[in-house]
Amino acid sequence: MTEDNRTNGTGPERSTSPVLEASDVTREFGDVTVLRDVSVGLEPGTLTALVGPNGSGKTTLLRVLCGLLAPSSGEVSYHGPEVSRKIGYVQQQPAFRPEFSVQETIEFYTALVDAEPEEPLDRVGLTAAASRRVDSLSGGMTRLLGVAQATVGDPPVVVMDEPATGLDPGMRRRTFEVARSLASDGAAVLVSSHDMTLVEEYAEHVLVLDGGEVVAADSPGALCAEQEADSLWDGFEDIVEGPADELAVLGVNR
Ligand SMILES: Nc1ncnc2c1ncn2[C@@H]1O[C@H](COP(=O)(O)OP(=O)(O)OP(=O)(O)O)[C@@H](O)[C@H]1O
Repeated sequence: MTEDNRTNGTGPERSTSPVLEASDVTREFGDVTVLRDVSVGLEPGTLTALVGPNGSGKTTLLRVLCGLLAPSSGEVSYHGPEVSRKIGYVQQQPAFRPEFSVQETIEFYTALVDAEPEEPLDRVGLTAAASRRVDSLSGGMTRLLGVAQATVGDPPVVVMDEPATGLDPGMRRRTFEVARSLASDGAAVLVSSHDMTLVEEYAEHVLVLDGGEVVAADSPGALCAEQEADSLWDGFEDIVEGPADELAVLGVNR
């Protein structure tokens, strides 16, 4: 990809004040260390992408950042406004009450923070499916409902775990557009993804996780320049240890 058609190669000037910060976070499961001394900061108005091979610790890091998992050592601190919902989270496989309609589902979440249900559904293009039961949705639509619920109440931090996986190309792009527009509205947005093309196009900042460690963190353009790579995918292959097409199992072959 050339600099000309890269939407956010360098991004706007970055502020120096993260709204959510992990400092020296280590997380162990039994005797396996899945995250090792990870320090990251999420800044308001910035779309950050988290990339890394399968099993590199992305979901674990996202769950630690959201407070769903406690770090074994280190700490996560929130420095944003005191609002009723600080962090919206899209888990990798969102699950909702199957007998609820899409509308009832989103109303359940909007009632918790006194928000309107129309905007979150409209944002992800699910308005036309509002009367559908959750158990009649496709996997991709369920994921979009997950994205919609994560944006309810406009939390200052939105964390999405592979929101584009399993969606068709148009909808994959739409999830990144949603992430982009949330960041443009001022949120600190963190999206994990294996789609380097969309990451390169939409993210201002990229964190590369490999073997539970942050091995690179920069704008897509700077990462490509550092690696003398023509694309983020080429740069990524150079950055991560081992072949990118081989599964690294922490505690087994890593
Ligand atoms: N609860 C757990 N108990 C033991 N090991 C775990 C647990 N959760 C995750 N792991 C291990 O931690 C490592 C990282 O898993 P994680 O799901 O964070 O990776 P990931 O980068 O999100 O992978 P993917 O891209 O495949 O979704 C893996 O080796 C996984 O087996």
